[in-house]
Amino acid sequence: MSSPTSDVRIPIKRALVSVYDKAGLDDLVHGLHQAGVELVSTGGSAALIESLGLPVTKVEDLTGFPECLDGRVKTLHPRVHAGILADRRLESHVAQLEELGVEPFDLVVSNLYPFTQTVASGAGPDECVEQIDIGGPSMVRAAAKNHPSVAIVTSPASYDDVLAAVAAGGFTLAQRQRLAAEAFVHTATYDVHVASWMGNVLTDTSEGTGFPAWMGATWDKSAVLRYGENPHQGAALYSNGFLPGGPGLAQATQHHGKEMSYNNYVDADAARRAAYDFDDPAVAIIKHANPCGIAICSDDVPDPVSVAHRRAHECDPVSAFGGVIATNVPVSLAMAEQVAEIFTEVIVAPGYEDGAIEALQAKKNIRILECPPLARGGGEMRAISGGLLLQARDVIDADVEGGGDDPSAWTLATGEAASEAVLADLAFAWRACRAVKSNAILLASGGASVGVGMGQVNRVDSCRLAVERAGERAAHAVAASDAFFPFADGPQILIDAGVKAIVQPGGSVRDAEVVAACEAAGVTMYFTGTRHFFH
Ligand SMILES: NC(=O)c1ncn([C@@H]2O[C@H](COP(=O)(O)O)[C@@H](O)[C@H]2O)c1NC=O
Repeated sequence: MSSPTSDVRIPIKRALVSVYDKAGLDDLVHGLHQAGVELVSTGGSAALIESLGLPVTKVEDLTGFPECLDGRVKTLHPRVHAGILADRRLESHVAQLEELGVEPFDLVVSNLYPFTQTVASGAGPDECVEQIDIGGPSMVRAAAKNHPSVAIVTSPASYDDVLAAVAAGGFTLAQRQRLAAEAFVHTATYDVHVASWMGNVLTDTSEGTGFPAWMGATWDKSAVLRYGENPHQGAALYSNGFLPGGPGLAQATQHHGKEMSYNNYVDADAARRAAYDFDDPAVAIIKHANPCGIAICSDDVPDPVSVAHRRAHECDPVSAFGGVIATNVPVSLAMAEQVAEIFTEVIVAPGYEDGAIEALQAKKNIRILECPPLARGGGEMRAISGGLLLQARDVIDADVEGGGDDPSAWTLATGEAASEAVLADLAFAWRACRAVKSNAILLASGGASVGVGMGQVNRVDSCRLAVERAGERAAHAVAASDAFFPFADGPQILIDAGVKAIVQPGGSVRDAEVVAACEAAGVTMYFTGTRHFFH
């Protein structure tokens, strides 16, 4: 068998057209007809071609067999598939086609039934199953396999290229290889969607665990980034083709600023995770995936998001320099003016009020991103060598075991029951410390963090860090710890700094010592019963 070189063109004389998405089809078939290409086509596609007054051979006239079973069988016929699959580099294949009276196709144009859209519309099982295309993928895969002889086109976006190729004497081998690769992505993506629906919706392969027996994903490259975590590491952004929860950060619209970097994405993701944890307007400022300020402000206050931003920034202005900011509500003009005063790498929000983008643009390099809200719940994945870990996201709503962030479900371990205002601060701190990595200690006052200890391999160092960052503010603050205190030394640091109330899961074998330290100091301590590690 002779291997054609990559620039050898195969003229396009005969095309098979069978498309569900008929966008751009009229221009394509007009162009093909004008170039003398013979058109063979299936039911609806053939009807459209005929309606344009162009000659077309119906597939059923080619096969001598009617399209039947409501379209389940149209192109599944040797006259079609032999015409697509004959490897015309082989004399034996060419001879067999002649013997069988089959004419080969040079071009197949096909795209598939809208299975994903049908599922998304909430259609019932039978309707979804009916949209599982069988003949289309068979043709597409056949043509893609036989790319040395046939060109396969699955996207209307390629129709201009088809007409250009026809005029140039056909596609080159290199072009056909590229089209074949796209075609296999088209059918593979389709099958991932079908298999996922079959295993998760039509039947539960998780056997009640919530973790299916198989998971498929499709990732489309959306950008090659300047570099990865460090300049010597290459990196790219891939967009998830599934998006069951709607578009996310990878699909954000960038209104302004330098190209997003790998670290910008990591931090912006952490910032969104923190900001969307609250019902009130919230602002999170992140550095190296950890918060250097989180604050909320009630809707009763004018321009709450600018208040929340000011207070989040005040937590640790030194660290907030070069930070990444996320909000869970649109950025107001006043907030934008505040941010424009501070060196900020990225701001990401669900929207921007009038004038806010313009005010932010005062800083040439700030990356301004707009992105739909982040849903709570769902799952999160982490790659490990040889596999990945999948877990349910850490939610804290009042109905989770242990009462989540509802203080009325907490246990008062010692001290006086906290006032409503102190309880509100404890609930805020408890929720906010979940955005802090590794031995989280978060001091809060008035709905804002005032000192955060993170990234330590023991809890006592996190207490020191949080207290040091809070300074004098510790004396008016409450504290939250994401996991129990194994010894009384950590709480003692908080107590010595003047913290008046502490919330933590409890459950240490030395709880009694921890409680005794608080009791001796007259500090209130609540146990929640739930832990919120975040690594
Ligand atoms: N069953 C078959 O033989 C078959 N052959 C082609 N199709 C699909 O029918 C659609 C085009 O149909 P029409 O030209 O009738 O609008 C395409 O999406 C194509 O993928 C088929 N349909 C589904 O399996």
